[in-house]
Amino acid sequence: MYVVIEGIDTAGKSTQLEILAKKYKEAIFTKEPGGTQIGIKLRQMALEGEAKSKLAEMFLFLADRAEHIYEVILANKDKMVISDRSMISGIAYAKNLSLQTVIDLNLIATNNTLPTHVILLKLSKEELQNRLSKKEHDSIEARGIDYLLEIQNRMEETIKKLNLNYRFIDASLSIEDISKDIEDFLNE
Ligand SMILES: Nc1ncnc2c1ncn2[C@@H]1O[C@H](COP(=O)(O)OP(=O)(O)O)[C@@H](O)[C@H]1O
Ligand SMILES: Cc1cn([C@H]2C[C@H](O)[C@@H](COP(=O)(O)OP(=O)(O)O)O2)c(=O)[nH]c1=O
Repeated sequence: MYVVIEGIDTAGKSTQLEILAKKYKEAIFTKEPGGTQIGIKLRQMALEGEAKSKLAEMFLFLADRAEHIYEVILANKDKMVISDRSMISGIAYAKNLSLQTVIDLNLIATNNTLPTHVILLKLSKEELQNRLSKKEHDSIEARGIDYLLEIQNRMEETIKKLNLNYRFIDASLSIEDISKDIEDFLNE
């Protein structure tokens, strides 16, 4: 079982992952970017905005993803793996290229490995504004509210286009209601 928690920045992914870690003690918890040794370096390069080229930035995330799939996902095929972000973020955030082109690049990076369960936490504009106002931004988050909402739409489109097994959840529900909905989905 390869479960991914998706959503734009501040959607509540870390909050839900903490709860999942208590419920699924046998599961392997991982993340993109930064789920491997090389990934830690690639994450730093990508998030500190060192790349001047958007294409170079995307390839940093793709390199991270290729290593992560190989070292963590494929190496633990028979276990439950729960990941903070995935190729869905990779496709959605690389919005300078067409959706189909980025999907193709990501399928190369992941060796066509797709998540078995996708949870997308969806924020309204008001709630996103409210949460971002309380937080320090990295260089990607600093790109703004409309930018992030566009990414959220691309996430939704990507999930549908790839025909994945998904659950979309309103991220402004209570933490407990969201966690219950996630558990129901994983137990289906
Ligand atoms: N369901 C929720 N309702 C209200 N606030 C939430 C909820 N889930 C998370 N938060 C708060 O929103 C902020 C971002 O949550 P976080 O889990 O760090 O998001 P992400 O990992 O997706 O960036 C944190 O301050 C967190 O406490
Ligand atoms: C996985 C991935 C993330 N990102 C972005 C989304 C986030 O803004 C950032 C890192 O995500 P994240 O680790 O969720 O950040 P934090 O722990 O600080 O909340 O990288 C991409 O642009 N492309 C990608 O392929």
